[in-house]
Amino acid sequence: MRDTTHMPVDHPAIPEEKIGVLIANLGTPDNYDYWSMRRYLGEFLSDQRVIDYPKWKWQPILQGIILTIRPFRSGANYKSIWNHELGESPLMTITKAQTAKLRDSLEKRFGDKVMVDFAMRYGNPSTRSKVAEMVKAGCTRILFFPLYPHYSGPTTATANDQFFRALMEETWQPAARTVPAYYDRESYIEALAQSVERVYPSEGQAPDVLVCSYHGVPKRYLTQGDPYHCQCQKTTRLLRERLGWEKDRVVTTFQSKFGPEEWLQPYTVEEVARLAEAGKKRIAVIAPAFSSDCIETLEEINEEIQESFTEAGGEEFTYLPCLNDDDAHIRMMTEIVEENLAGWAD
Ligand SMILES: C=CC1=C(C)c2cc3[nH]c(cc4nc(cc5[nH]c(cc1n2)c(C)c5CCC(=O)O)C(CCC(=O)O)=C4C)c(C)c3C=C
Ligand SMILES: [Fe+2]
Ligand SMILES: [Fe+2]
Repeated sequence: MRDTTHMPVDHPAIPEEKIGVLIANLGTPDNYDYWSMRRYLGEFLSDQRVIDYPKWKWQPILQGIILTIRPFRSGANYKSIWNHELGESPLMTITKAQTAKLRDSLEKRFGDKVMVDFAMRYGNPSTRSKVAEMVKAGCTRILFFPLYPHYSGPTTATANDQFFRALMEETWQPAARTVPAYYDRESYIEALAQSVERVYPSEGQAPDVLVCSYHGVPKRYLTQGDPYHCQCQKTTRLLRERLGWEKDRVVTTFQSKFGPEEWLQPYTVEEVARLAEAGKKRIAVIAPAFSSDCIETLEEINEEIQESFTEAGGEEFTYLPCLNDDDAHIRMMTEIVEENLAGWAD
């Protein structure tokens, strides 16, 4: 409780002190029309944490060629997965559901002392607007939680950068913490394993191969020191060990290659074709780096990658949905928040 006895009449109103928990995800276009797509892709692909070419070299290519063509192609892909009922993309619908469930879960423990919301790195709602709202509502401490299990420059680091930029604008800056990557946390691996076991309750029913398909990054980022590649490999190993499946039954691949550079390999789209040609006719694909289903899982995996598998002779392709708002995922998020609020909220 604040001491307000000294306050002169024109003193600004000071709300009750709170702790903010701000979930951060990548962001998504407001709509799938050309200009909405161009705005979203323009902001995303201008970020030097995502594409690190010098601005003088990259911006003419981006503004002149890529943003003229790609918004049409990506817009059509978004249209095919759009949540027309709510007028938003699946990533948005799922992020809202995750936030609402996390809020309920944290309310049970902390009451209204904790304020829970989400922000996006690109597009809306912006990180800056949500930090400003939290500060205005009385948050003197903010826990910023990038919802990416694996650390990477193009995801975790740029989300944090944007959070720190938002803090630069506040007169009364809150104390701040950021949540680290959780790719090897037991409750995360458990949530993934349960999502596999819901479809394949025993190894006898399991597919020939479980493909763990992670979003790719340029291979150069790995050689420059980004730990993403190693963290992905470890998630696959821990998931396989938890499931108790044979070594060659669970593989790691990387998807969503962009541009002419080499990205992390093997590429999912090629690997599923190789598997089919090698006689692995029943496969399942899981995408552990995505905390919610989005264009890259619903469209790319379930359409493009599935097509590559069946065209190469594959027979049964099962896509296992992301953790989304599964109870086990919300439990994991609650556990991570509680741990990172130590000393703040107890
Ligand atoms: C061009 C470089 C890109 C890098 C590097 C990259 C890394 C990266 N991305 C995610 C998670 C997501 N990416 C999503 C969409 C998406 N990603 C790129 C490009 C790079 N990503 C583009 C151009 C797009 C837009 C879609 C398209 O035009 O094809 C999404 C989905 C957003 C949605 O609205 O559904 C997610 C999530 C990770 C985890 C990652 C590196 C670790
Ligand atoms: Fe991406
Ligand atoms: Fe590695």
